[in-house]
Amino acid sequence: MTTTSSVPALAQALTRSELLFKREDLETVIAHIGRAVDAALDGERAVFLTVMNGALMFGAQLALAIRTDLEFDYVHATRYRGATSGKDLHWLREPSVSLQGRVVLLVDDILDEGHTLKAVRDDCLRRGAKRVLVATLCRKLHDRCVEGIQSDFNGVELPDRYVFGYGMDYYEQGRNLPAIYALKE
Ligand SMILES: O=P(O)(O)OC[C@H]1O[C@H](OP(=O)(O)OP(=O)(O)O)[C@H](O)[C@@H]1O
Ligand code: HPA
Repeated sequence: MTTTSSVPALAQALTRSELLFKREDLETVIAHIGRAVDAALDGERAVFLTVMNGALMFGAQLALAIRTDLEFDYVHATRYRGATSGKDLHWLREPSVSLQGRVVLLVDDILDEGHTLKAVRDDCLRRGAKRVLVATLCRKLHDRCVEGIQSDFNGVELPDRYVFGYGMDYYEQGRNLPAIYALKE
């Protein structure tokens, strides 16, 4: 196995990790979110705004689970930049579709401390979105989440440990693991 730098190895991390949710469980949960989003949209064509990179896998599966037609766009905002703790938010790509008067479904892999989704949600509102709904695959259970942001639709709840897989990275590795793992320490 080759890695490009001296970052901690994924294989090593997996030996000290616990499998929390496997693919089948997550697919079931995502299907339920799809139904709930359809009910909330009530036929309105929303902008499905994926927060790259982490939401890539969840976003694709959620989109396929939603029956209402959607318009797609993405943003790339990163706070962790491959590390295991977050810093300032960096915008790498802003939305290109006009959000004026639109319902936006903001899609991300994880709500952790909430800085990323709060900033992206506020940006959507500044751009004129009339309503922003937030869908996350998972959220972490702790009391460090910033005020004023929550998921309208969430798949699973996680312990307060570093997690990876299903879009989430361990030093930019492991995003395409078909399950969610948590480091044991
Ligand atoms: O709630 P927060 O504490 O803000 O953390 C959640 C954000 O962190 C991750 O993104 P990251 O910055 O790692 O970029 P990535 O999506 O490219 O992995 C994740 O995809 C969320 O967007
Ligand atoms: O625990 C995490 N794992 C991966 N990405 C993240 N972004 C915020 N928290 C996490």
